[in-house]
Amino acid sequence: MYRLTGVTKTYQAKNRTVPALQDVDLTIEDGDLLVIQGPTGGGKSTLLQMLGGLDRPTSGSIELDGVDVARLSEAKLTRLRAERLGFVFQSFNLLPTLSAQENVETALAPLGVRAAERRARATSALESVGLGERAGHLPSELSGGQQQRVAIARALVKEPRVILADEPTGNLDEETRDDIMALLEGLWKDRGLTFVMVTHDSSIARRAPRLATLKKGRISLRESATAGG
Ligand SMILES: Nc1ncnc2c1ncn2[C@@H]1O[C@H](COP(=O)(O)OP(=O)(O)OP(=O)(O)O)[C@@H](O)[C@H]1O
Repeated sequence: MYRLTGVTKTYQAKNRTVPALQDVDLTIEDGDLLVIQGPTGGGKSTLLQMLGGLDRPTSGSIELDGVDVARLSEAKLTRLRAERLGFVFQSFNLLPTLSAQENVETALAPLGVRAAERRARATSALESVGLGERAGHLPSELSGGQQQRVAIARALVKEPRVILADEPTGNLDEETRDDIMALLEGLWKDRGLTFVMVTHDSSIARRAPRLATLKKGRISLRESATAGG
């Protein structure tokens, strides 16, 4: 589980100090689905970067299972990200010269997984997102929704406990958006993942068990006893 205490992040821009997060307290239990919403510039991406150990807070602590991520060395952070955190981005971030299969396998390379096992696990991850037949295709030969499925398979293949998604449907048309949301929600339910997602998609926000709103770096939380089913 995550426990954030007094997390503040300020950026230094020219002569100005930009407060991106202000005194954020937040607990995310294992298996939670937390949706983060809010106006542009509210601090959503910054919060996700803190949870992913992609950047460090200016003050405050970010504990993941009792370890303060903000105080880990760069090497330990890299290992933590590689082993335990799956990332999904709006822009898919696939390598254009690699096939879907190879893109998924890249997630296992830093973990020292042997080639045969890498292949088998990537194949199975692609099957789990409905892309088993497209494993040999390059990203340019796939639709936006299919490319996002590859990116989701790449996040899943290392069997992380946590998935962090930053507007995963932001670049997709409406119909594809619904398909990808349904896929992500299904994976969350089936695998017991901890799932934190920034999204403007109001239908998922309505269904989300927990909704955080970030405005000017300040967080407010809505918990729902009835949502999620
Ligand atoms: N690297 C940076 N340097 C300076 N300021 C930054 C940097 N990154 C973010 N900011 C500022 O921090 C604030 C929060 O940005 P953040 O990207 O977290 O917001 P957001 O809610 O994700 O916005 P959006 O919905 O537009 O993606 C904004 O005022 C932004 O301009």
